[in-house]
Amino acid sequence: MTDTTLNTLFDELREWRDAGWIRSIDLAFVEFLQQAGEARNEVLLAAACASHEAGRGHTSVNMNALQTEPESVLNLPPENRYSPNCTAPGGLFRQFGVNLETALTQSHCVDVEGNGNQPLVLTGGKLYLRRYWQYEAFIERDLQLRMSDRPVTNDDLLKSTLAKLFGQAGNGNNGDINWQRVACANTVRNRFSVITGGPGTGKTYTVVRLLTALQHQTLFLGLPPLRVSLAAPTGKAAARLTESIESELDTLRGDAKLASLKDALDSIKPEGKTLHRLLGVKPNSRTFKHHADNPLRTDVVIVDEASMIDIEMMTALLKATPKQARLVLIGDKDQLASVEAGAVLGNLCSGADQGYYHTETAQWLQQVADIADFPTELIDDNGERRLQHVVKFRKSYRFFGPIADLANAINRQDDAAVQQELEQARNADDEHSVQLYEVNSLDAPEFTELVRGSRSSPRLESFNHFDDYAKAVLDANTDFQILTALREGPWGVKAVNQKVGDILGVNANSWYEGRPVMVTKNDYGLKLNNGDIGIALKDPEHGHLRVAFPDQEHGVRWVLPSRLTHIETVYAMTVHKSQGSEFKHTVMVLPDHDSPVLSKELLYTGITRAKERLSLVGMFALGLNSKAC
Ligand SMILES: Nc1ncnc2c1ncn2[C@@H]1O[C@H](COP(=O)(O)OP(=O)(O)OP(=O)(O)O)[C@@H](O)[C@H]1O
Repeated sequence: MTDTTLNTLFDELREWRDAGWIRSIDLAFVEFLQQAGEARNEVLLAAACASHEAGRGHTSVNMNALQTEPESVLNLPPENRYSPNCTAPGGLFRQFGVNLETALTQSHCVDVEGNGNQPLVLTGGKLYLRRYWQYEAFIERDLQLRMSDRPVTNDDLLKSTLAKLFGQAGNGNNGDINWQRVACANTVRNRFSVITGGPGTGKTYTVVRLLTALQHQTLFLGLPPLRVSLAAPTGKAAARLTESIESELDTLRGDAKLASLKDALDSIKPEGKTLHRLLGVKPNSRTFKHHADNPLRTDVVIVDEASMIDIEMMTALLKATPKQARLVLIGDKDQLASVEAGAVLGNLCSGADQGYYHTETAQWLQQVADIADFPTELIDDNGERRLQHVVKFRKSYRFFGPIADLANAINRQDDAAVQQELEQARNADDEHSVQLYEVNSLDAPEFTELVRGSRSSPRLESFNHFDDYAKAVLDANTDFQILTALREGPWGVKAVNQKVGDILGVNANSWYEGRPVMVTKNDYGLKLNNGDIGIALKDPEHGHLRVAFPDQEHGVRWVLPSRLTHIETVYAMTVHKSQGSEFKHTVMVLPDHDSPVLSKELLYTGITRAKERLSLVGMFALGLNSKAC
């Protein structure tokens, strides 16, 4: 390998950086390796790819796939960033013509045993940045420990509590298994568990019953109530969790049949926090107040919307959660993973559709959850231990009809069913909950009409207090939301916000009354979280603009625009940013070309944000079809 080719590689990587293919940090990492004495092009390029992948949410990169199909593995060139100055990665790897894995094992920058301190780790054919490998290894060890022993439970008491809470026996009237009851039993039995299910499958409904069953076990022994920590990755999701639990608790407390569980029900305090707040984030730092040496003082930690937890946050959560506590993750495994690295929930639930329960697990669940017949197709004595801790909900109580059918068809990658749903929507009247706007540009009058016709706002004169009006405006803002698959380009979030601003006759990037904004970075001083949405309003009494944000305690909190440094106008947001939220009418803008970004998880997540109505805008058929194939 000559210096000339090494220079050429760095020239090439600089071109990649300038064209936005890789980040400056990816290039800096490779320069660091070179300064540390690594001179082989193939090792340096593989390192650049591992760093680039970490930036795209992947903790490692598979060496075989990198050599055989680098463009699709790396998504290079990225969306709308073709550059005549850049050679695609396949071209570079072909030039080197060596086996990557062999080259990496010979590098002093690569650790193949996992017990050194090199910046890269190669294991199982995958190349990791050491930090991510350490997180993965820690999570694996920690969970194995949590799964290796169980809290003491009174199975007879649990069985009778579940019978009271769920009424019907484990197999419902139509023979369906009551998976909610099964999940409660399994979660009481274990120190670590996962409950996964799509929209409206009753995850929150189950949390309240689970807490009741747990508290009843404890109070029955004459012990003080368990200390419970409820959390979610975003402020919005935490607020939604609190509200749903409060309302479900009211129902249960008012149910005369549950009088014997009154003490357990009364001991539940629904107070959801963001994970950052629960762990005690230290401003401008990656560390938390609570960690292995100062764990949370809690007996049960329940985290909702767990699909948004990245590998670094999961590590922090496990470090802060006492080993004796119960840790329960709840979420929809089919949703997009976090934008940060690591699909924690997806990986934990991999295989959950097929169960893989051991006979012992199935027999215990059958007995305690009172199931007549545990489905034999879900039993496999060779199933992984982690799957004994996972329960998947298989029935929705709220999410039906064309929106759900389309989401499920995409999730199953069933092209024929996707086509059928699209065809039905194409031929349906205005009442159909899925509407198609097949336009080849957002300049199309149909898009203008959709935007103008769907935005409504409460009338100020209907309210006695300005705060009540502001609260109503904030609530109405969730009635209609545009989502985009992409950030850049004519179908990306920036262009759509600009376009909606034009349609409404405002400059979307300036301050004006009615401007909806999303916070893009946590601001601990202002107590605002990344993803919080506010609206600029002018109180006639003060006469100046202030931004109203929802507030759990006071309904509304006011912030001056000048204090908001990290915000974006949010007529449209990316599907990634929409996770954990639902909107009555969701508009999904899809590009006119297929893109690796249009994964089935992204389409499923976007579509399942729609509570009552879904409008698909763009030349979406192409994108939807190719994902469903
Ligand atoms: N077993 C059940 N019997 C009757 N109603 C139920 C049952 N399970 C859930 N529901 C109802 O279905 C609706 C959706 O339940 P819930 O909000 O708990 O679902 P979820 O999985 O948390 O939904 P999402 O993920 O969309 O927030 C609620 O109105 C709830 O009361």
